[in-house]
Amino acid sequence: GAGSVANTPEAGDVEYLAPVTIGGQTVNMDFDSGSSDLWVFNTQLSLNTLSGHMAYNPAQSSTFQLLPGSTFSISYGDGSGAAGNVGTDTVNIGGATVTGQAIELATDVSTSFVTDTQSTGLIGLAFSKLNTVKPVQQKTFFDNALATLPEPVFTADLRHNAAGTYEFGAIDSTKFSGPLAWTPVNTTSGFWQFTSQAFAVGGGAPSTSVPGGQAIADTGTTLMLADQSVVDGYYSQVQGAVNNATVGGVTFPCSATLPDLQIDVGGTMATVRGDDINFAPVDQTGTTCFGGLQATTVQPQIYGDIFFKSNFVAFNGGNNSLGVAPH
Ligand SMILES: CC1CCN(C(=N)N)CC1
Ligand SMILES: CC1CCN(C(=N)N)CC1
Repeated sequence: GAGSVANTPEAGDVEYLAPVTIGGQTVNMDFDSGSSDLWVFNTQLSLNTLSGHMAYNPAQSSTFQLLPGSTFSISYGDGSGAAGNVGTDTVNIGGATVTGQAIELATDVSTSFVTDTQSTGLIGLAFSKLNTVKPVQQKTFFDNALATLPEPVFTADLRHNAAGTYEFGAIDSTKFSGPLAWTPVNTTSGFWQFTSQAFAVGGGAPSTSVPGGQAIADTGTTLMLADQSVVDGYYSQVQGAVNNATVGGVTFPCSATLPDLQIDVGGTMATVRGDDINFAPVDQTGTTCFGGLQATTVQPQIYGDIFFKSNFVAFNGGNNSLGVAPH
């Protein structure tokens, strides 16, 4: 059946965690539509590494089975990563259940995961072709669930500093306004990738020639990383916006009024609210603020949580499409 869980932003909306029950043990995990491994903090890790974390204990699960000889190793865009061995267990997310799900048991995790004590690991929701388990690649939870879900979908409802929802198997139309705008997904990269080749600022004239013109929908990235042409076009309309090499991106006075950004999603313009683009102060006095829209020099563009805070997104694994609507 369908499954629905509340998600909760960490401080500053840095990442969004939701409960996952593995072999009867419920832990909070980071749902990441930009990767395809389900890995957890577990009792193999040292007590120092585990300090402050929840952990999965396979020995306490009557349904755990080791996958002998299987290993995983994953590194993320920010240089963080994890590696370890692999087993299977039953995974239940708000009622949506998969038996025999690959559970990747970290024996090594990078520092940023150790210090992020609220997160017990990641649940990857991109395409299984990106899964890192060897010698036999494993499937994501969503891939395994597809055949038994009422509808072959999961949805992301992320909010600024407030609880939202991840749902599997149904689209709750009370969570967004107007019709969902659907766009085909190109699965070649293994990401939820779509065409995005235009933008407009504050309702102004659209620019329709964004280089590369591709983007991915990525719940596991905090910000919205767009082509330099989008970033320059947007912040040219923000008084006092500067590229601040010291902090590593565009900043502006926290008092600035930020225009909305309209951005192309497969031919439909989606809106990212200006106040969602004011991400966080960089100083104690709250004078200078860091932009939620920043530049990426690589393709595809990465539309992360900043985009999701203004847009409800449905991921359709039945026909490989994305549905987007304001919320
Ligand atoms: C393309 C990159 C986007 C950020 N990542 C992620 N959410 N796991 C890594 C891949
Ligand atoms: C995909 C992302 C998840 C969160 N990350 C982290 N805690 N270091 C970065 C990678």
